[in-house]
Amino acid sequence: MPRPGGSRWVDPAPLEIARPRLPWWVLLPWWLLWIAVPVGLVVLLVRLVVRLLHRYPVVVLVPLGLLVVARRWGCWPLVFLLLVLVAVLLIWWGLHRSSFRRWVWWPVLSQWRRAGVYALRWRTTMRLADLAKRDRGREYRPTLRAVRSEGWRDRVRVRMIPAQSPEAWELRRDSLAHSFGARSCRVRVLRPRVIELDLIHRDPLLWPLPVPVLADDAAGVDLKRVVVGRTETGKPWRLRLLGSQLLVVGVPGAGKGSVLWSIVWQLAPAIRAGLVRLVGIDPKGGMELGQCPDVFDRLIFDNSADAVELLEQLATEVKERAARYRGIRRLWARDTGEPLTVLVVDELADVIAYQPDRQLRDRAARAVQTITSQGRAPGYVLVGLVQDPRKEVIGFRHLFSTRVALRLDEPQQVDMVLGDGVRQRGAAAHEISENTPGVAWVKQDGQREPERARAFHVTDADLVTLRDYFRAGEVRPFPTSGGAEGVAA
Ligand SMILES: Nc1ncnc2c1ncn2[C@@H]1O[C@H](COP(=O)(O)OP(=O)(O)OP(=O)(O)O)[C@@H](O)[C@H]1O
Repeated sequence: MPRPGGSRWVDPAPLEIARPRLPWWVLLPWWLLWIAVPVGLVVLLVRLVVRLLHRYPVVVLVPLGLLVVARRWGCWPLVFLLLVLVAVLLIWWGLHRSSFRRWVWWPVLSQWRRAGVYALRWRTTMRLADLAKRDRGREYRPTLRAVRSEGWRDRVRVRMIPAQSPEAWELRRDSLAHSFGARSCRVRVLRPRVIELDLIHRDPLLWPLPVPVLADDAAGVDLKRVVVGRTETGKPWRLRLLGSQLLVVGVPGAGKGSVLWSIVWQLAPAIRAGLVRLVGIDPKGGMELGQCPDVFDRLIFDNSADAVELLEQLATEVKERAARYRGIRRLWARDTGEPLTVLVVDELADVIAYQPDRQLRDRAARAVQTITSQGRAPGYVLVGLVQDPRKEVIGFRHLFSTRVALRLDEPQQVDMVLGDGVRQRGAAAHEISENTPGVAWVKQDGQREPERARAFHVTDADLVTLRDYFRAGEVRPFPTSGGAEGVAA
């Protein structure tokens, strides 16, 4: 209606209330509703049963089975069956605990934790942690998928909501751990939109690992998979030596020595057989490598000109061997008739960064760079141990294809050692406890996920055994014919 004094329009029905919105199914004919409602109910029921069976098979099927037995055959057969079941489980537990845990205990625990912890607290936690979102009256909530408990950790698979990134979860790792009653939480990306939360309840690497029995036969030494300890999942911790360069970083007392001596321990038969040559530089006056000098072909106990000359000599050998292999082979193998050379430098920074003589420092850095960048194919491996991972100390960390981060002081140091983004995937080397020396986060090139592991504890008594092992058997020259058979290279 036009206003008396102007041309503007007013709302024709200012007091009109919002029309009620009827659900769409109200408009359906009644006979269709009579058919659709029972069908819908049956579908819902079937879905519920399938879901229950899928998520809680043991919890649903075992009581159901027992109920059927009780109803069909009465009480005594049920008691008998229960006794047999308990006896079988006890015998299984006694005879083979690992398979019992895997096939009985973990599935039961998984279903228990799913129902009692995750399903129960999921909705509230997602809302309060701001991981669920509301848009136009609809709530988008991350979906709780499979839950697998392995005793020390629960693996909780999650489907994220649209427009959510794994970083949003990484930022809330602590709050998720507290909400679900775990000690810590790690986030792993499985595929687009699907992540897995590792909710850790206890540390499986709490106890030191004794070294295995010293092998006698070089045939068992696999240079691509040297076992130096155990990972937190219970598998052997294997380090690739052939075709790799290894950087081990950790604060004083973090257990760098145990990683080093675990490698030497496992290589011992191959060193004694002449298939591997060990060369060492220990600028700390031999405090570390001097504990078992017999394993080394050459050993220098300072960062003087001698150490630099040794590095330069090895760099020259690398170039010379690479020139000989050119066009013939791409990677060292035992049939070359030359040993794989493993150069161990304890406190690498003393040689290439803290050396006061600038000329020596530059020469050492150049030689080390040549060995790390070109030594892979001709069979030269550098095992560098470092306390301080700052950039000015090791400007060429990227040349090390395997990086081991033992206990570190700061989160930034973890990024420096393992590379960007690895800490966000859970590799919290700065959170490793002082009480667990030898525990490390390991990142190998080509392997997306970092691994947490603990090296063998090589005690002083073990080093005496190692010395005796070498004194008893003279180190032989490289076997050019059949003697090296079986050593995996
Ligand atoms: N894998 C291990 N398991 C149990 N204890 C270990 C392990 N590794 C080292 N230790 C213990 O931790 C202590 C420090 O170890 P180690 O000397 O190897 O550390 P480090 O990092 O080499 O120190 P530094 O830089 O001062 O030489 C030692 O008492 C050792 O017995």
